[in-house]
Amino acid sequence: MNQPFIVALDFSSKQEVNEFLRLFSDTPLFVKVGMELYYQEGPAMIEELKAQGHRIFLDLKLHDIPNTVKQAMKGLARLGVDLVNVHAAGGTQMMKAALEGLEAGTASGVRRPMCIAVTQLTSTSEQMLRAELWIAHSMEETVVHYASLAKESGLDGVVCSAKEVPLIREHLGEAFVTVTPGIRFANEAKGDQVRVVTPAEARKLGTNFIVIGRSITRASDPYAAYERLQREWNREE
Ligand SMILES: O=C(O)c1cc(=O)[nH]c(=O)n1[C@@H]1O[C@H](COP(=O)(O)O)[C@@H](O)[C@H]1O
Repeated sequence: MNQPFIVALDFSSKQEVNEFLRLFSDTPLFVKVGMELYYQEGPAMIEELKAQGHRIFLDLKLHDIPNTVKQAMKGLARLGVDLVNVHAAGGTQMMKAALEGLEAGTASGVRRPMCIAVTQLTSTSEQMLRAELWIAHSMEETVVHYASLAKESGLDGVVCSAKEVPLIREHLGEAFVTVTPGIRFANEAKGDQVRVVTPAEARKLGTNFIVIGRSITRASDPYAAYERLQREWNREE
């Protein structure tokens, strides 16, 4: 997985997805299918994207009792996607069950999908963490703690803000994968995101993968926006 950009296909129909991908002349991308698209188009969308050669992050953020997550993951593994996720807040038993389900659902001789855990959503602020969610630790401490639980459970990595990547590296090592949404070009509106960085900052902070949605999908010229992303990522400082 050496492609560092994951494009969030946050559309509500297959038709919109195909119109968007056509702008890329059907070049294989690393795409993310989240709740908005999957709940409308279901497994057939995954089949279609796979047939077009795209790598797929199926982002359904599972968070339930261990047995339910295990059985759900068994089904998701059969779709043959590359990456899936859970909420670390579900705890270690749930995360271990997720892996068991993935292993049970993966055909023999095939590598199971990578599984990562959301530490704290990039839309959560330090203030919200304490005042609303009643988590009496800083954002950084909370993210590192949740990431440690994910690692202890055998997961491959985490979703966090790129701001937290250096700490994750320090505490959990270089091999633990970091997938970081909350990416905006300089001077772009944050919208509902809070812990935001630019593509160049994300690279400097050492993330493995960035997830980018609206900055590309809602741009007036999505292909030009993707080229800008590649330029900014590759620019030597
Ligand atoms: O798991 C995710 O992908 C995710 C976790 C998180 O903490 N924050 C976050 O924004 N995401 C997803 O990343 C994408 C970000 O989209 P944009 O804000 O449009 O770039 C959305 O599809 C979110 O569902």
